[in-house]
Amino acid sequence: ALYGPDNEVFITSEAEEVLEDFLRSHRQKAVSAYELLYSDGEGLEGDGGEAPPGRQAFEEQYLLEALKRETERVMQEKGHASHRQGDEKPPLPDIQKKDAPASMDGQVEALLVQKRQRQAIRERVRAGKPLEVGFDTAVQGSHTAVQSLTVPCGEPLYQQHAYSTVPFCSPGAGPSQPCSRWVVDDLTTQAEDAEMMRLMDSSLEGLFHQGSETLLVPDADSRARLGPDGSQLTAELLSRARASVSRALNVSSLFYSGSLLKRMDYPPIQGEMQLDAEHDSVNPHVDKANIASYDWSALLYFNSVGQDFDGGELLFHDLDSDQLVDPVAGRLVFFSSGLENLHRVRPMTRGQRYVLAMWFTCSEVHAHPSLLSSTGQGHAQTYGGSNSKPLDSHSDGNEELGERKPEL
Ligand SMILES: O=C(O)CCC(=O)C(=O)O
Ligand SMILES: [Fe+2]
Repeated sequence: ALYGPDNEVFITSEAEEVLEDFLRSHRQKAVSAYELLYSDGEGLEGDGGEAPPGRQAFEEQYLLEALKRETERVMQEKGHASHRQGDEKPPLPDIQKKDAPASMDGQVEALLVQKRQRQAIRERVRAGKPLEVGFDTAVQGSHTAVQSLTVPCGEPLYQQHAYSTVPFCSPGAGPSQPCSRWVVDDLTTQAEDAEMMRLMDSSLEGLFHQGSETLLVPDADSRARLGPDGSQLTAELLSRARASVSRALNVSSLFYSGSLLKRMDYPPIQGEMQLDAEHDSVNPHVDKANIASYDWSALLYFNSVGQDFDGGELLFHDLDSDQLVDPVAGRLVFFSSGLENLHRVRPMTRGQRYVLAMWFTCSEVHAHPSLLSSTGQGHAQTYGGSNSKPLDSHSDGNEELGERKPEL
């Protein structure tokens, strides 16, 4: 036991044991965290140019942080106010996103994911790679068959903390569900495309722009903007897209995880509603690196490259080549959300580009509660309602302040 200045028992031997156990197990965790993050000899930027922090300093900081958290937890449990100083710098950069776990293990995992994404960008995004045109160009009304391409899965991004795979549905979960890219043409009619573009123009009116992008999350909070007919059409298209993805993948339970109505303008709209004229809306990224529960990403286009706008193609960055997919009115493009599908939008050079972006998850507990659908596996109606708070970064600020940029 430890004794205080007046020989009183300061820490009982029992408490001492608890403390020692805590330190022992967290020292172990600090060692694994360091291994996980830095065993490749690169800092978190993953560019080989930045050295990892010193092992001992990292481990000490990790342990200190763990102790502080535990103390905080116990104090709060006993009803004491927070002791934590607001300006303390945590040893791990804070990641606050939908599905980002608060635990230290979870944050380590999230940091590793960001590092993997940066490394993939460095490996695969470079000038002079051969460009392949993926998928045949459809002629609207031709009812082209579903086209698909299996791609080797990237290394799994989340091992345990943020999100784990769901058999048969998650990309790469068993041989039954390969990682892949798909194109389904003619999902919409020309009348629906025209109506969606009209609807987007009116409902995006008065929202902020970020570079060429103007965004609206079609969830319960945006019903007023979209109006009853607009909400209904959007819900119908969300549901049709989800049905199409489910059918193609042969998966019966696929849940909405997020969605965005997005218009891109070239040149970007200027004026007081422009938040960031320099905003880069075409940066390469991995959807799942940003939101862990995204398993499948889908894009439904309402107008066509080469006719209504130039540039703005969807581009997948593979190791030795890039694959180009043309946005075509009525075309649904979907793909597994992991590292195998690093992608971007090519810079636009003319016109306006309209798309409904959607993300699906295989996990019911990660389902988005408030997308417009009333047919979503029973959960949308149950959770919906004006006080159900959107869960993810895609869902903030539809109203007066306009849309915030999603972290994609
Ligand atoms: O607009 C597109 O075609 C792709 C957008 C995208 O990649 C995203 O929002 O994650
Ligand atoms: Fe994306």
